[in-house]
Amino acid sequence: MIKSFDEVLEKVRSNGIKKVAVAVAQDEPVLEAVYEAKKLGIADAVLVGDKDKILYCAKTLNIDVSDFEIIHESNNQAAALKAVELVSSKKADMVMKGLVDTATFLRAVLDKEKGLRTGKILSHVAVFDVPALQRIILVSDAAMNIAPDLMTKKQILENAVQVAKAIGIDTPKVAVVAAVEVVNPDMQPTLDAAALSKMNDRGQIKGCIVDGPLAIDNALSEEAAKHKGIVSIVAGKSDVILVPNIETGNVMYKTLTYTSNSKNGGILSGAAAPVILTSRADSNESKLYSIALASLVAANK
Ligand SMILES: CCCC(=O)SCCNC(=O)CCNC(=O)[C@H](O)C(C)(C)COP(=O)(O)OP(=O)(O)OC[C@H]1O[C@@H](n2cnc3c(N)ncnc32)[C@H](O)[C@@H]1OP(=O)(O)O
Repeated sequence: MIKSFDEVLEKVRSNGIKKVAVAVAQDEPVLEAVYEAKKLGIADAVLVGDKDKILYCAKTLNIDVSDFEIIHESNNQAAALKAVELVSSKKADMVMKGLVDTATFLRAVLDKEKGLRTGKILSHVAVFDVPALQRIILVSDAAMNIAPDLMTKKQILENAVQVAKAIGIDTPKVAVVAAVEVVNPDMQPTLDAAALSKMNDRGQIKGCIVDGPLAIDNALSEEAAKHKGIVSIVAGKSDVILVPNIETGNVMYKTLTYTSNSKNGGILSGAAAPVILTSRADSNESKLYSIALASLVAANK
């Protein structure tokens, strides 16, 4: 089982070089990440975006991008679609979000003709290496599905489990979180959590152990679970945190990013090819880890 992002970087070096199509590449952290990925022998890149701005960013960073193919497209929507199309037409292996808002990027990924649909739900999986927890946790969905219903949550859960398995967690423990750890009919997330847990008991969700509802304290801390008298294999040992909606996931993602000294990467799961999706404000390091994560998951499909 992989215990840190440094191990992810090490492992994917043997997977061979993948070509990343970057959507709206005029962004310093993105350029630094793809430059570093190339240096490490993980990935090459096609930079789609405003060529003058891309070259200006590269000059500011003092990095040489002359080895990368640049496709000039100054319109963000068109650049996102072009980058996605490079992947769906197999001219690149994975697509990465650059300096473009998430909804525009995701609409290109979902494009009926040129996109990366599979007929399944696509969802975002964030992987955090949190020093205080001394383990890797996955958080889903912080970025794509806004207010998933029960069956969408089931697919989001299964997508996250697939990523967990790719990083070597054979039977991931999934905590379906809510505001409380008891079923309250006035709180829909607690009802969905209980249903997902029972679906797992009855074999409708396989390959993982699901428990919920759990509040985030007892999902993450054994001590908190013990204190509240919760007896559960998942409590305090969760690998995957399934959040009830995008607000919860996004707040958790950004709180962990800015306060926990953690390392993180983010990708979409369920698409026809790897999709690298981080926040525009995330560091170049996080973008590099996301490229490595995408490569690892692709190799395990
Ligand atoms: C974590 C760090 C990064 C961030 O901080 S991200 C910030 C927050 N995220 C966002 O702002 C994006 C949130 N999501 C959205 O805006 C929207 O759901 C999204 C993905 C753009 C799609 O919205 P719309 O374009 O309005 O489309 P829609 O809901 O009417 O659906 C259009 C077609 O796409 C399909 N679709 C939508 N979401 C899907 C999914 N998750 N998996 C698979 N298919 C999906 C949907 O079924 C529909 O298909 P069809 O056209 O009926 O065949």
